[in-house]
Amino acid sequence: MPAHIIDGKALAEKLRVEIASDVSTFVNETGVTPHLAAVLVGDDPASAVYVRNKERACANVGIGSTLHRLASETTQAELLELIHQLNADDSVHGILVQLPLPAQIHEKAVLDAVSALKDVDAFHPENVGLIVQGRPRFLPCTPCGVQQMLIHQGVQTAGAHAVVIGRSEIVGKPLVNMLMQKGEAANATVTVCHSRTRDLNDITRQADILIAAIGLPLFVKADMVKPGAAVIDVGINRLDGKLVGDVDFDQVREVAGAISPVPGGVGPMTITMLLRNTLTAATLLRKTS
Ligand SMILES: NC(=O)C1=CN([C@@H]2O[C@H](COP(=O)(O)OP(=O)(O)OC[C@H]3O[C@@H](n4cnc5c(N)ncnc54)[C@H](OP(=O)(O)O)[C@@H]3O)[C@@H](O)[C@H]2O)C=CC1
Ligand SMILES: Nc1nc(=O)c2c([nH]1)NC[C@@H]1CN(c3ccc(C(=O)N[C@@H](CCC(=O)O)C(=O)O)cc3)C=[N+]21
Ligand SMILES: [Mg+2]
Repeated sequence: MPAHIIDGKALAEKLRVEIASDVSTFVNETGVTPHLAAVLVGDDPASAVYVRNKERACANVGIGSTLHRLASETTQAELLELIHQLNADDSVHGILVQLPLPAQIHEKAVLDAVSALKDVDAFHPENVGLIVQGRPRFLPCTPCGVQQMLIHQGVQTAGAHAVVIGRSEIVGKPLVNMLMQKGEAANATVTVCHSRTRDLNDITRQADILIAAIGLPLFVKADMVKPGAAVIDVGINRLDGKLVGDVDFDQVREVAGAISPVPGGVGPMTITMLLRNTLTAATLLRKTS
């Protein structure tokens, strides 16, 4: 029997109705419209998709947004100058710097410069520390979106073996941390795999929950998946002009118990969590000002 398809798009839409209502309550109570500033340097294809979709998503739930589009030759000093301006701007509640940044820019230096209270991606060391300690301020957008999909699909994470392929600061590392915490959509036994992992297939075949965040189109094949496993595909790749994930959907769906598609899976959930975090940031800034 082919796998159940986990419809991230439908779940994202449903959650956005609640967020729109919370935004409207916030605006009525405070007279302030939550506002997200996004910074895009250069032209990464996955970032382009993200930018396009999130601008529209913000508008649909009543969140303001501004996109700062900078040339790929932008210097680190120029980028830092913009971040400082956004930090100081009281009308901006959330700041998102699109990754990857061009090679001449030191990513950590830029991400550290974003005010921890406006850090809707949860990249700031203080926010990462809070996540690791199990008391998050902002929930990392993609990992949290993945957790929501597991909850919605009724996938038991407690005691399950979750295998994450990828250890990036944006997806793999925070997700691994969240899955091992106590609490909902967590309590899993977690294995982290990466490019130096030996015998990858032997490990992935043990996964009750397999999450691919690699950035290689159609990398996960049917023989890497345990029959009945839940497979979550985080990848956003362009292949022959089409958007595809890190999982070979057509063959893995014949083996898995449940699988998320690309497009229509994790991507829309990431945006939904970003909307939620922007509202959280607006709420926090009012409390601290
Ligand atoms: N849907 C969404 O909302 C989002 C999607 N994405 C997409 O997810 C994918 C991953 O993104 P991101 O985490 O930023 O990517 P990175 O390139 O930062 O990290 C990729 C990870 O995969 C590992 N890896 C690479 N090759 C292999 C291999 N052959 N076997 C095992 N592991 C391997 C790397 O290992 P090592 O550490 O050793 O290099 C690394 O840890 C991309 O397609 C990206 O576009 C990203 C963010 C959000
Ligand atoms: N600081 C930072 N934070 C990020 O979260 C971040 C980033 N940088 N850089 C780029 C990646 C990629 N990413 C996507 C999010 C949603 C879709 C998305 O909406 N996907 C739709 C696309 C639908 C379509 O337009 O075809 C889907 O998968 O259904 C895609 C990609 C976030 N990223
Ligand atoms: Mg770089």
